[in-house]
Amino acid sequence: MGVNDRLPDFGSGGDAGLVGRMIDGILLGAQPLLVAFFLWRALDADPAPAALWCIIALAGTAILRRLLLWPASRRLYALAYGGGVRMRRAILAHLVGMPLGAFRAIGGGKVMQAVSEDILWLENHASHTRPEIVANAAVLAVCLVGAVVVWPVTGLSAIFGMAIGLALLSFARRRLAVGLERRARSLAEVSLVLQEQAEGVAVLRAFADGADADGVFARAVERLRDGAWRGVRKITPIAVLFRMVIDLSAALAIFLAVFTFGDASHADAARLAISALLVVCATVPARNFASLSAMLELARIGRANVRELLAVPLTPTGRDGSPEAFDVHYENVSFTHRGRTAPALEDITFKAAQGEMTVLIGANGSGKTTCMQLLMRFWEPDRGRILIGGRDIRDIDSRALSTIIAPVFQEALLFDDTIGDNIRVGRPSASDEEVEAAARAAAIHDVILGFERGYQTRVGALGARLSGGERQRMCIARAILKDAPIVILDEATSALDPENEEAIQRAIAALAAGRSLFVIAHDLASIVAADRIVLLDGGRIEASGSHEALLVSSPTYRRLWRRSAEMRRWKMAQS
Ligand SMILES: Nc1ncnc2c1ncn2[C@@H]1O[C@H](COP(=O)(O)OP(=O)(O)OP(=O)(O)O)[C@@H](O)[C@H]1O
Repeated sequence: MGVNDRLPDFGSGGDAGLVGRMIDGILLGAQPLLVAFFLWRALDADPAPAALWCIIALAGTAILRRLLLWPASRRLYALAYGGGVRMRRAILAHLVGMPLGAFRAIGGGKVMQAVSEDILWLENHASHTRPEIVANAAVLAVCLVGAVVVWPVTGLSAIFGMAIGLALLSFARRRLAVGLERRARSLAEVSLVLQEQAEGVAVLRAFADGADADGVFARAVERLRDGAWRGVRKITPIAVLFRMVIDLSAALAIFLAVFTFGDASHADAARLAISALLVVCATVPARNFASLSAMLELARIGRANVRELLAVPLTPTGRDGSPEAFDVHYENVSFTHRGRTAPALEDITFKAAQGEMTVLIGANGSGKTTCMQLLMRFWEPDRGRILIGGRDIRDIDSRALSTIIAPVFQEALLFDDTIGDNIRVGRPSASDEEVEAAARAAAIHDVILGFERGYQTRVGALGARLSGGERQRMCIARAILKDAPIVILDEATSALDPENEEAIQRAIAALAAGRSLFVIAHDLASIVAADRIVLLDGGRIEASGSHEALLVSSPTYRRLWRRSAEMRRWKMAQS
């Protein structure tokens, strides 16, 4: 499927709404023609009936226009907003299927820019810019054709002059595009910095008094201003020149007509005046093309950005369904992160039997998270393979793979939605009773009932209304609800109070029951019961085995164990 097939459309060019706007333009252009016609009649006959008919005709076209405009606009806005929804959904679906590495390379700012600003310009294009172009072109055409018919010299010279102006505008589009593209890039940068700063507002307040006078955000905003200003400086002279050419072409057309008038009759003088009126009327829609071409360019940039996002290849998915067994086997897996020289993992080989608990330990940066990310196919190994139930994970359909693995990350990701719906992310079809059972098992039910609106309470952006420990238990409840045979748990590093810790341990025990559990452990005390401990050092397996076996065989493990025991004693003394 090509990129164009994936790019949702905003309705075809020949849509009824556009036809409506075209007829509206023709009627608008016909109004000066009607005035001209009745003026003409008034010269030869009794002016009173001509004036009356003129008013009736003008009122008639005005009413007809209103009657047409209403359904046409409704149709166009429905198309625009419908297209916007489809496009935003397509982007989200694509992001979900994209390798995490590719997503990070694009950057969150660009994604936010695409779903907000870029799609807004595309919606605006469908509801406003394109219909306005059609309507203005219709007015322009009617006025100029009328001018040619009434007095060819005026009409033809106006067409010639305005064509030069429009050619100039299309020639200047490249300059316009450069300025607007720079502005779009700066805007993406500003939204990324704003997001980072909004999330880290507490840090900002503590360290920079929240002002960020010379900080990253201020610099990004200044770059946006400079980019926009540079664009304006490039565009303004062209826009001014274009409007001047349009106005001058009308003036020149009238001048030429008068110049070639010779000794024609009074009737001819009236025709000339009417053609001059029509040419002046034509300058109004012609001038509008300056701002419309800027909007056209913004929509083009928006479309190109969305297309670029949708062109990122998805993680190739296998054809096999879910495996029947859930033992996990790493076979000589090596992997280096993009942009790094040292491998994050080197020749990793170990087996995690079904239903057992495997714990990964090691110093910061030793490769624990990367090891688990490879299991979820966030990245692809450079060498080696990972098997689940004897099947290479690359051969398993990506949806099937995601249903058999439930991750609980350290940064508990909650959406600004109700508590119930945040848990239901684990299994969208779950009933209220099932959500509540999962919350009970994760030792979070009582906390939820402590809120006035219980499960209907909104958690706030990123779960701001919950504590760190509560957020993590929410995520454990989500994983329990998912009921996947393989669970990955990235243990929290932050110091939890004993009560919270006890609740989390209960939640983890509920989560582990009957499942293959992988734990990225930071505190060794909780892992004594593990079936297998894998000790990583600089991306390599230094030792693996049970707690007792490692105490005997691995000096590094003994050292880590002693340090962890000291930390524990210190924490207990503190509390
Ligand atoms: N997205 C990334 N891009 C580049 N390098 C990365 C990326 N993620 C991790 N790394 C690097 O890969 C190595 C292993 O990192 P990883 O996060 O897997 O270690 P970890 O053992 O989980 O660390 P921690 O205990 O601090 O969470 C580190 O050197 C890290 O800097």
